[in-house]
Amino acid sequence: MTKDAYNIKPRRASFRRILHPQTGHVLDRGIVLFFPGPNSFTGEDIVELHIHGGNAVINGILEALNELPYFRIAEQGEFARRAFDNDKLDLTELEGLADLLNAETELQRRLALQQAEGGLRHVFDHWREKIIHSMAITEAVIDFGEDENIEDGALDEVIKNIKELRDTITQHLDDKHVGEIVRSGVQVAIVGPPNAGKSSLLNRLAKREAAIVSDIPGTTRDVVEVTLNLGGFPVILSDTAGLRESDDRIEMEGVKRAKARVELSDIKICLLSLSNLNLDSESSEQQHNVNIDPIVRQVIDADTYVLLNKQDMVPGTSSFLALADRIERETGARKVWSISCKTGQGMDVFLRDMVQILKARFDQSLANPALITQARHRQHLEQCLESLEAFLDIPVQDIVLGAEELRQAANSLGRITGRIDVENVLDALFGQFCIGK
Ligand SMILES: Nc1nc2c(ncn2[C@@H]2O[C@H](COP(=O)(O)OP(=O)(O)OP(=O)(O)O)[C@@H](O)[C@H]2O)c(=O)[nH]1
Ligand SMILES: [K+]
Ligand SMILES: [Mg+2]
Repeated sequence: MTKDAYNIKPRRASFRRILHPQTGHVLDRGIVLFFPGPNSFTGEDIVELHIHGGNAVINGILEALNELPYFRIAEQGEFARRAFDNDKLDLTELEGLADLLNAETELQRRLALQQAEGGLRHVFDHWREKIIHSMAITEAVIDFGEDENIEDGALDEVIKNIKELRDTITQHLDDKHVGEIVRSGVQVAIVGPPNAGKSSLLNRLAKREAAIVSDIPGTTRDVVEVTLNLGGFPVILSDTAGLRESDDRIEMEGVKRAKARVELSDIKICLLSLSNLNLDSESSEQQHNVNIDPIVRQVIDADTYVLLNKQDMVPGTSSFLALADRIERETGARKVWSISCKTGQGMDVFLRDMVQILKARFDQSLANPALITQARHRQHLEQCLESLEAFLDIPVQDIVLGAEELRQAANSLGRITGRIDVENVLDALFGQFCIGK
């Protein structure tokens, strides 16, 4: 019997008994959905059975389906693969779908969904069409010269359009890598002198004992990473070895790794211990510098946030405020907080400010619906831009070379979306000029 006999309407949920085709046994009662191609996920006819989740029901139904000719279990990712082959999804949408399955935070989900729904595809396809259009005109000029079939100044128009596109793509690439950072997590590194409480801070934020804490300076050697969700932002927080000169080869290797991690990170947090800073009134006079070891001072710059830890060990806050002010002035650090990893003092304010800092840095760019999320996109876009620049540098008499650059530019975009098809050029060409006369 065909599906019509069961009165299953396309895209409508039908509640049915599900029977074994040979034995006629009732296997389950569930929802049957039919999506006729091409308006389905893969573009092919698709039937979905929504059944109860027990092993016996699932196995029974799989066994029954197995009786059908041509039936087999799908391979991993096969539906997405078919959707791609049937042009239902492009490469960026597939990537978005994969990211959606892996999204850990609200922002990652938003970004992935945007991409899965064609945010990037629309933009890149649109740019590629523009290039192909320009290429078609250029090729027509090459083949036929600027005769009566081709508008006067057609090439000037091409140059104008390519210049515009070059500017648009340049702007698009100037995104501070926000999409890539949010997709893979914001790298935040904790650095500072030994025993400042760096590992204690990491553990407190991670809410588990991820790193070893002890009163022995030089405890941490390897970089210890945890992932956090800070106000929807995925953060990869790293604890590092305390910075100091030492004769211990292993400790110095740790210091080297700490410095390398700081270089890589998007946000630096330098943790200092209030119990080691000269808080008393004599030494806090202006002529003395705050006693921060030069090896630590080196890593503090205008992008560094300073945390003064062990606030529980110093009385009052007035001396702290003056100190924070001096550290900001002396080191150029961006902002200074005081906290206690032991009592949790000051932690709320610090975390609230951190979320604001992340927002200030990323929120605006995240509003862009076509944010680049992978190095692959960036690489091809940069190549595309190079080809457009090359086209614009080529003198008009070398138009044949120019056309080749446009072809390269279109291919670079095609590589992002996974559809390099130069035959399109011919279609565009025939569509626009009456060459066939
Ligand atoms: N009183 C007090 N002690 C703290 C605080 N934070 C950390 N400590 C103590 O300071 C000592 C060093 O802490 P760690 O977290 O191991 O310091 P670290 O910066 O990771 O040290 P290294 O890995 O050796 O560089 C430990 O004995 C902690 O218990 C704090 O806020 N107040
Ligand atoms: K320690
Ligand atoms: Mg440590």
